[in-house]
Amino acid sequence: MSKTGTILVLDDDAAIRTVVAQALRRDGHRVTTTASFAEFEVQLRLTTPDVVISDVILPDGNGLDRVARLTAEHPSLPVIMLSAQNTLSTAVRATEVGAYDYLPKPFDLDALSRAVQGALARSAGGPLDAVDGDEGTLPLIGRSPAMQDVYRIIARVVSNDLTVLISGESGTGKELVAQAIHDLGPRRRSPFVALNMAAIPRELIEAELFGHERGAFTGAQARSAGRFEQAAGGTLFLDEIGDMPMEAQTRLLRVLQSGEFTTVGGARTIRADVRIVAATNRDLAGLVAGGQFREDLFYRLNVVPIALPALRARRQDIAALARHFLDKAAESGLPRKQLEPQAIAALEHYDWPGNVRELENIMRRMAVLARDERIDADEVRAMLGSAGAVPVEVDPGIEAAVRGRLERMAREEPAVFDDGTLYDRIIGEVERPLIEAMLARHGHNQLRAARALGINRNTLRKRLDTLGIDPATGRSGEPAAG
Ligand SMILES: Nc1ncnc2c1ncn2[C@@H]1O[C@H](COP(=O)(O)OP(=O)(O)OP(=O)(O)O)[C@@H](O)[C@H]1O
Repeated sequence: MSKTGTILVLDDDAAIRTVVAQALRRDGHRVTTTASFAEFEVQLRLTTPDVVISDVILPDGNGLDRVARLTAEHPSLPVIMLSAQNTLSTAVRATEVGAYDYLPKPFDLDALSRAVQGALARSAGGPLDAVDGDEGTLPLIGRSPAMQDVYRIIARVVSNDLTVLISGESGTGKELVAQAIHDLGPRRRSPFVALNMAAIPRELIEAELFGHERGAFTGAQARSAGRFEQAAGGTLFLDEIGDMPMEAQTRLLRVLQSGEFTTVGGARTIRADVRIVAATNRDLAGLVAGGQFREDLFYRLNVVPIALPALRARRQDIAALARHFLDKAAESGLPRKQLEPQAIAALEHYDWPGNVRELENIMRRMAVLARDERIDADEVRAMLGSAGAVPVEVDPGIEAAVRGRLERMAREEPAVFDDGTLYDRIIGEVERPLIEAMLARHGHNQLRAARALGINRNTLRKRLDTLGIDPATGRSGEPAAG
């Protein structure tokens, strides 16, 4: 049977108060709603709530500050925060000030109901210690629902030492998430040490991880500390864990079980004081099924799984990420560039097989290569190559016309199929009426016609020249040679 209790709700949005109160009353709770801090303070003296639900931004103050005071005064009172500012920073700040849970708006009523159940059942847990840095310094960009799920998990794990396994395609930000978990938690003053299993020879992995004694193997001329020792007190990030050889897996498992390790060729045991965050872009469960990864190690690592979505599964984040990377480029001394709305649309159309890393590289190249301060869609498409082109649905009328034209050519001018001009001829035949129509529509203003076509003005000028279209009249003369 689920527990019921007294819930005090603080939100300035009347609709949210009503919906939340109705849902919680349906669950059998007693609910009081308030719209401001002033009201909330009064209610707090009248009722002793079992759970508080509070919005972050309120007309008479910041909910996070108030919650910080509330949890200091009543450490065992669970507070659930609601926020429309769906950044990692808000999720972390909410946890930091001692909030029991954090729900990004819009939220699901079932999720709220579960959070209230959890809050009622909870045993008191202390808040995190303070974190340096503010919103601007947090590294993860993107407010898509998929990333908010990620932020909520991060916020929950920063204060403990649970092992985290981050999965996601290459370039989705796995290392950045590992670094954020380290930077926001109590180990942040100790080192963050990364080791990529795919980047070092297999036979050296154990010595790299655990260190080795002098003479442990050919070439080991001096004692060397391994990554476990280097990361003491901090976080050890094991990247591409799926590429770890079997023997090293067995050794790692023993360390995770016993909390101790021995160096290669050494007899001494050393306590392993590290938080482990592992990452993989391979299907680790599949590797387990195929016998290439130890099942027991998989379960040891997969205590808190974080699945990072591919960039194409969170296209809402592309604009913010692109602007962020242009800002970063400008800060590093490259020319400052801005994206036209159509350019952003073109970025959003693309599938980003290389994920955020690919977007970062493209934006850096744009900062270096784009001609003007404002980047247009044409430049974006040119940079992305044909893969970045707008998906084309062929109109059956056009398809039939092109086929018919090819059949006529085959009958009447068969030489065209051998002289290497076919592509330009057919494209020109489609392009000419298109450009002429756009020029006419825009009163022969080339800039506006170019914009409507989604091409650069200089490109349009070149095409007019090549196709022999008179820009003033929009009519064709003789095509220019070449
Ligand atoms: N949400 C994000 N906000 C800002 N920058 C990001 C974000 N995600 C990724 N990046 C940037 O994209 C690049 C690739 O990220 P990262 O190296 O963390 O990916 P990865 O998943 O670990 O890649 P791989 O699997 O190839 O090692 C980095 O420069 C990182 O700073």
